[in-house]
Amino acid sequence: MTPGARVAAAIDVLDVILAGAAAEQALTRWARGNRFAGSKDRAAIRDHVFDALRCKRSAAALGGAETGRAIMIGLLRQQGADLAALFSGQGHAPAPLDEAEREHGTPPLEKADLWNLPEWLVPAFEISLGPDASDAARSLQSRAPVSLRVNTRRMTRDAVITALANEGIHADPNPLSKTAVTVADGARRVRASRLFQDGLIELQDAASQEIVALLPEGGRCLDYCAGGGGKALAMAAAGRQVAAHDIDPRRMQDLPARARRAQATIDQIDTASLEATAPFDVVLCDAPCSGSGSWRRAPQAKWLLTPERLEHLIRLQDDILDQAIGLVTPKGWLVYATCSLLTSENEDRIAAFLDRHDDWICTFQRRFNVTDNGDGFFTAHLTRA
Ligand SMILES: C[S@@+](CC[C@H](N)C(=O)[O-])C[C@H]1O[C@@H](n2cnc3c(N)ncnc32)[C@H](O)[C@@H]1O
Repeated sequence: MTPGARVAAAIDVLDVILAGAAAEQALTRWARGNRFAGSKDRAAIRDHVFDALRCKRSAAALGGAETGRAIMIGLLRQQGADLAALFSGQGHAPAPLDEAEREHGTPPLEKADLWNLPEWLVPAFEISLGPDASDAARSLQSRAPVSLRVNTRRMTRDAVITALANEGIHADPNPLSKTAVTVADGARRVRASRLFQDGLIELQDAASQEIVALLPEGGRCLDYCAGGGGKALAMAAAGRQVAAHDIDPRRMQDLPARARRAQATIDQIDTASLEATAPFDVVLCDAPCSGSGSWRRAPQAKWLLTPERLEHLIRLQDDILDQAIGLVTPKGWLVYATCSLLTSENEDRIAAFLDRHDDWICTFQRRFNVTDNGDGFFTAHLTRA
């Protein structure tokens, strides 16, 4: 496909997303309907679509409307691309810009446009991040680093970096976590690599890895909200005895295969059996959240979050912490984590927990901002006084 044809495809996919489809589904559907497109084409279209979603407001301002075409015009204008060459009307390229489109477009001036956030989230970012709010919002407009977790039980980080280089993947140590490397080149080759197939590396954000590295010492650990099991696998690789639970067990369906690949043992526990298997020395609650710390990876989510949805998540976070208390040994640890940047999902939840449970104390809290090394995260360690 020509660069222009890829832009035309991205416009079509964006229109489907603007009409209410999930980004991943819209991209998959486009690929199924256009089997002539190769993997490089699909990757380029995906990059256009995700770049556009990260910068939807500023791109719409620069493109003069909130349509797939206007957003792509605005995005490419923002990126300094040659619009006349891409919108040539030749072959499958989009039609040339009309006069209004050539003249249209105002530079983003409002904070919500500059920060590429829904208006109601601007004050929430300001309250949560103070002077760092602008940097955080702007960081969410660029692509996230591709980070890998080295299975350090089986291979050192240096050895993995050398072995990756032999497979054409250039990676560097990530300063955020001793188990993390960041891929500088060759990210698309990771899943097919021998190291990945043999369970010596996993795709995992570096801050997510560090949350596991920071966990208090303890014999039996429960990943209470395990999801796909990224943190459970990291705990097992750190030599911990790990059980994984999720209220929706389907979320853990890939975990047995991932654990086998990593040569790790993880017990999967369903909700009905939890009480019988408790107590645990460490219970990690990696709670459902806005995901605001990882909106670089899932940019559509920032436009779908509403104040009502955030309120619902906050109630869920409180409930999960209250449910998990009963699973912790008397001298054990309850660890809270989110990939959120918002105080209302982080420090405020810990303060509310301590208000409800005056026999508990918080011994440690850490916030990870969105940086070139990792996603935004928060964690807190709770124990009985
Ligand atoms: C942020 S995700 C977990 C991500 C995962 N820990 C990882 O590192 O890949 C939150 C998970 O919590 C689960 N969940 C929601 N409500 C829950 C509840 N009441 N008890 C346990 N798990 C719950 C969701 O199904 C979801 O998979």
